[in-house]
Amino acid sequence: MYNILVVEDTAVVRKILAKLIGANPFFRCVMCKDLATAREAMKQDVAFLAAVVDLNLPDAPNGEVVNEVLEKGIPTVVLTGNFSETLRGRLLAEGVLDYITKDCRFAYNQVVKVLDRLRKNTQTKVLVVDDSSVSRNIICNLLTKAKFEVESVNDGLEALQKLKENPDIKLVISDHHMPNMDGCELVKALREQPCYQNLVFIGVSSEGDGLMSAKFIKGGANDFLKKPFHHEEFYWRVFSSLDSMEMLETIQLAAKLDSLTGLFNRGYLFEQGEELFAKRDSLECLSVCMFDLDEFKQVNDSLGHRIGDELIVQFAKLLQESFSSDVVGRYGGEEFAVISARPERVMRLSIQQFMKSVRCMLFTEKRLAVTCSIGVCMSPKDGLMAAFESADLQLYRAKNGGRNRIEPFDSEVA
Ligand SMILES: Nc1nc2c(ncn2[C@@H]2O[C@H](COP(=O)(O)OP(=O)(O)OP(=O)(O)O)[C@@H](O)[C@H]2O)c(=O)[nH]1
Repeated sequence: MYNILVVEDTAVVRKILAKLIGANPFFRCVMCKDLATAREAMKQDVAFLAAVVDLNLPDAPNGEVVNEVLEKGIPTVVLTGNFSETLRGRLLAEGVLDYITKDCRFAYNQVVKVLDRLRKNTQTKVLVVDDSSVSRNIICNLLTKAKFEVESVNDGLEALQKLKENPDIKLVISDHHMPNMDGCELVKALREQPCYQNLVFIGVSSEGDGLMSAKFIKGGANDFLKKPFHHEEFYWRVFSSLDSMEMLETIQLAAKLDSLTGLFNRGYLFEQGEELFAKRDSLECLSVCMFDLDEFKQVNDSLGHRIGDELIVQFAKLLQESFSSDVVGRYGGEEFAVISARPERVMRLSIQQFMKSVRCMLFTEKRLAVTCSIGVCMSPKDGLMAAFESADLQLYRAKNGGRNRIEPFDSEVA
């Protein structure tokens, strides 16, 4: 939970902010109506992610609150009815993160957007690449103030090493002119590797005649900044590049998942399966299992598709929990698949345990007792597709054998 300090004397504005900021499950608002209450709040043992402050308070009519909040190292967003270009410039230069005027309802959404960006920044690692310690420190300080986790190195070669050691770095901000490997060479080297396709890369250089920015962007950079830059421009270029990448990642993830159950969809299941099969020489074992709910059509026909959907979702959840270390996906309809690299004996026990859980559980709000049939292919000799065909054949045998069976295990026992 992140605490947000709100200093605002108008009750209705406080109410709007409490509602909008409070709608974010990660935020808790600490509301203050004047500077005196804000001072009290800052004296408490509470860490604030950020502050949203009004400039005109009953006991501080000239924006005195800003310096007091900034002095405590709290990122500050000014929300004011007073639009003055000079004041805006002065406050931004003093280190205010954003200056938003209450001139329309979107202003409040903008406040929430900035706060959420700061929250995400706390979990975002950034690498600054620059051989000039002055320039490196300026960029690192700006990033630290915006709550990023910051690493820094001197040149492109060091950057490659640092990225290898820290695969969780999401953003690189790199100068161009550096010894060993320059910024443009660095971005090109990174984009040649599939694992760095989603890394956000922003080039910076004092050479900003257009050719340099083109060189960076053509090499694969997401954006370019000419030095010296205003810190507001810096922040918003960084924030908007990260926002775009997060949006792309959300779309990429959605393309891999089944929208009803959240399990891998069929396409991604095969992709993950092929990756496991490609490593089969180094794996102790491989198995493919198919799971199919029995007489599922009857559930739809008698209780409706909503209950049918609920059953599929709950069955998928149980499957995911039971095979949490394996690749689990929805094969289609009421059919699911698990691809595992666990030892045969362990996997066999897991499948049998899962079957017991299904038999014990009552599904959906209708408390339905259901069964499923399972087809297993252990240690396949050929590729993934052949393994799926073999598991499917076993599933067919389980259905023909009366359903509620695991094949070939149940035939082996008999
Ligand atoms: N509610 C719901 N139904 C689905 C979904 N996908 C497929 N179905 C239905 O699932 C039913 C599958 O029926 P069948 O293939 O006859 O299988 P079954 O009734 O389970 O019979 P057996 O597999 O032989 O035990 C069909 O009626 C499909 O319309 C879904 O996402 N939601």
